[in-house]
Amino acid sequence: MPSVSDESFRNLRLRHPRHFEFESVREVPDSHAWPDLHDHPSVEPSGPDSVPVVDLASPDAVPRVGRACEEWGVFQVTGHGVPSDLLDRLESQTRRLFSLPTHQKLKAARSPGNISGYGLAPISSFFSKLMWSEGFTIAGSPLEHARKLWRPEDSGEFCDVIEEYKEVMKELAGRLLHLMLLSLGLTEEDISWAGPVRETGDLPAVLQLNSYPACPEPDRAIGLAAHTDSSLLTVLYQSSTSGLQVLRPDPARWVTVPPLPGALVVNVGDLSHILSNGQFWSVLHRAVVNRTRHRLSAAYICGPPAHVKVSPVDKLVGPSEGPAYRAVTWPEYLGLKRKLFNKALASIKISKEEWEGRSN
Ligand SMILES: C=C1C[C@]23C[C@@]1(O)CC[C@H]2[C@@]12CCC[C@@](C)(C(=O)O1)[C@H]2[C@@H]3C(=O)O
Ligand SMILES: O=C(O)CCC(=O)C(=O)O
Ligand SMILES: [Fe+2]
Repeated sequence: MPSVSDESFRNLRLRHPRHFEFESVREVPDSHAWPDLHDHPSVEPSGPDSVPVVDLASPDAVPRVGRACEEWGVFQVTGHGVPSDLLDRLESQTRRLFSLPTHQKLKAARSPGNISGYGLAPISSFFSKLMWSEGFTIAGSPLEHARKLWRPEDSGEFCDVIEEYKEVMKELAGRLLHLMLLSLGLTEEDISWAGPVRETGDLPAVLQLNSYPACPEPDRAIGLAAHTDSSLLTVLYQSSTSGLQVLRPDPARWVTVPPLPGALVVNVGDLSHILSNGQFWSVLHRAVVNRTRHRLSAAYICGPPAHVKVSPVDKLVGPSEGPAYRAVTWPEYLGLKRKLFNKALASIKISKEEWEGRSN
């Protein structure tokens, strides 16, 4: 994919309006037409091309989670205990948010240097073409955003649902992380910050709401370009329209992750890849768009407490091989991602020669 410098991105922004009315166009304009979308074939899920589904209530949840994280870097969970009416209310409030007129949504636009707010996906700055989507990032309380969008009497329901969803996700993300660590044969003593986090249930997180309007020429546009998540793990709710695809190797192909009623998708993030010394795989994924259906998703992106240095756990590092990655905090890693995008992980890789040089 073409990548652009800050300067040419500023020019791009000047050439193309920052926000455009997706619903009003009959064809994909040049600003949103991506040249290399069909570098690999897209395949529908079937047989070995089906993303694993793990029932968290089953007795073999730990090995299944472990296998999915190693072999796929993504899985769907059922038996998670998240009430289906909460998922319905989240979807309907997300729909209500994105249905607001553009000028209204822009009142809560993400300002430069900020994580939170309405706008293009932060990774947009790496591409010369625009994506067929809008996003809303909520870090912290939803109230500061809601009061820019609605009158006080109209914002309560949005805030209540987001707060409730974040509480439930915090608990689920903690549980999933615990299962992932157990599957690696780790206990809380092996990771100094994991014990306190389990007690307080306090994994910091960001909630990313995504909207992918119907697109008249879905083969020419992309909803969200291929990326890995800069998290420990991401729990994704997707509405009933499919769009999420993950890259599988040998031969390279994009496999669809179908929306299963009541299931949630879990992506292994880059920080779990680091922590597991590369045993878990942070999956490259993207969102494609649909000709007739508007799609929504909500990604609960969680990482370790800000001060924690994440590094390969000693127990997982073979005596002769050394750690494969340098230690980073979550904020440091997000900074690398903002600068280097999909090369962030490679930028902290320790080569074998470097390790041998250091240990001699
Ligand atoms: C904490 C973060 C992860 C994220 C960048 C962000 O600062 C807030 C939004 C996140 C998101 C969601 C859509 C895809 C993604 C790559 C992006 O552009 O913004 C992720 C970022 C990430 O995981 O690196
Ligand atoms: O909408 C989707 O299916 C993917 C969203 C995603 O990858 C993200 O928000 O990081
Ligand atoms: Fe993602």
